[in-house]
Amino acid sequence: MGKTLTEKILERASGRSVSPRDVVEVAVDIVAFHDLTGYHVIEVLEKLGETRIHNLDSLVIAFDHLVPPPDVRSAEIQQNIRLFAKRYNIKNFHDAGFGILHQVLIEKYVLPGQVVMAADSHTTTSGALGAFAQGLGASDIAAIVLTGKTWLTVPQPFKIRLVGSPREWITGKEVALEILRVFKSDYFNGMSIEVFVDNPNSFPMDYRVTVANMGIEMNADTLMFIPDSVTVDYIRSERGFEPKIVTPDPDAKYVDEYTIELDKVDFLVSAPHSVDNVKSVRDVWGTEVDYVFIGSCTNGRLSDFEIAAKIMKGKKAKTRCIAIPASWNVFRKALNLGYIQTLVEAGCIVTYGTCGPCIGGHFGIAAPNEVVLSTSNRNFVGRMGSPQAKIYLSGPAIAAAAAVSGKIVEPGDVM
Ligand SMILES: CC(C)[C@H](C(=O)O)[C@@H](O)C(=O)O
Ligand code: SF4
Repeated sequence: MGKTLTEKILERASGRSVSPRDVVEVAVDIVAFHDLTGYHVIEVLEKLGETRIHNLDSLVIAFDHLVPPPDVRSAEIQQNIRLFAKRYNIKNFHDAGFGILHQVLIEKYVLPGQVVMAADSHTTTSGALGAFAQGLGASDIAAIVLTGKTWLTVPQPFKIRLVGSPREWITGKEVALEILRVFKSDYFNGMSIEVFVDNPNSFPMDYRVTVANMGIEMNADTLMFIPDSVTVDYIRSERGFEPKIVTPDPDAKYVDEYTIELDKVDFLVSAPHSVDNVKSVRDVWGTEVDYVFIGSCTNGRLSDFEIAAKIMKGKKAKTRCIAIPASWNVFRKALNLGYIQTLVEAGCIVTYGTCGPCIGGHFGIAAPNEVVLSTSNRNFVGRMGSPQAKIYLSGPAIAAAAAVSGKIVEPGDVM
């Protein structure tokens, strides 16, 4: 019988044949952590008294949650990890300002068919490249740093097919929200979602990264796009070489499948206070917004800033607006293409490479009773600051339209 992508990757990584629900030990190709969880990873390593790292080349560290450090404690956490990286001569260490870990992994490290484990739930992001990627707790990650291995339960594979092409301004975020609208946020527990794109060019890499990022909001163990020409082109253009790709067999068996017709996907938002409280923009049309955030590992890529700049060009923001490209690489490209200038002239505060407001850490905390429109992935009570704030989640077009109109509207309403 044919094999799914999940089975192919986990068979290679475990060196045995696997079936859904098997518990297997797998070799991990990339293990990673950031500043906030890295602190705990290092604490566990120190408690164990271990000094040997299994494979220095496979370990990636990037600072993002506490960038730039908002207080002495955060500065100290980063200082500790910096010393750790120096002590072990960790070459894949990215200090403040390089980018959000998941973006850095996509840009520089992950390859199709790999097993990627990082101390952050949005590690599923790397599934955009066809890698089996999962978030784990800090102690599990510490164990991988030492042994190069972990154990997991083989998830049940679920197939999603994307057919046709999305309408103008409809991106990966609307597709992720469409999946959450239909299945809610607990359906995919214990499953790996494998996404097949019928016409690769209809769904560019940036869109795939957003959908994979939100795999964890669907409660999936992992969400992988079947590698295709878009995957190969992306790695060639970012890293200058052509990767080998792994794909499922044509007769692979899935527990179920679901098809999304991209041209029918609507403008959607997650209304307060859960990601699967998905509504059509028409149903919340005119809701007044105080603060717009464009960024995060969900929607901090070049196409997000291209869309925001196209919509905001020549206009002034009517809300507070904070815009944060997910990495230095994205920021630099957006700068060269004039998107940053457009956003700055519209009155946005722009910086790069930090989680900042996404997690209510710093750099733009929501006040009580404020209405926030964010392109990030979580809107539970208190996520971005005050527990009395109301957070809507959307794609970049709805966010930019809200920034220039002060309301939740469709992009066509402000063009
Ligand atoms: C702080 C970190 C552990 C957390 C995660 O795991 O996702 C954060 O990145 C988030 O988005 O809530
Ligand atoms: S940008 Fe937000 S969702 Fe992504 S890793 Fe940072 S805090 Fe988590």
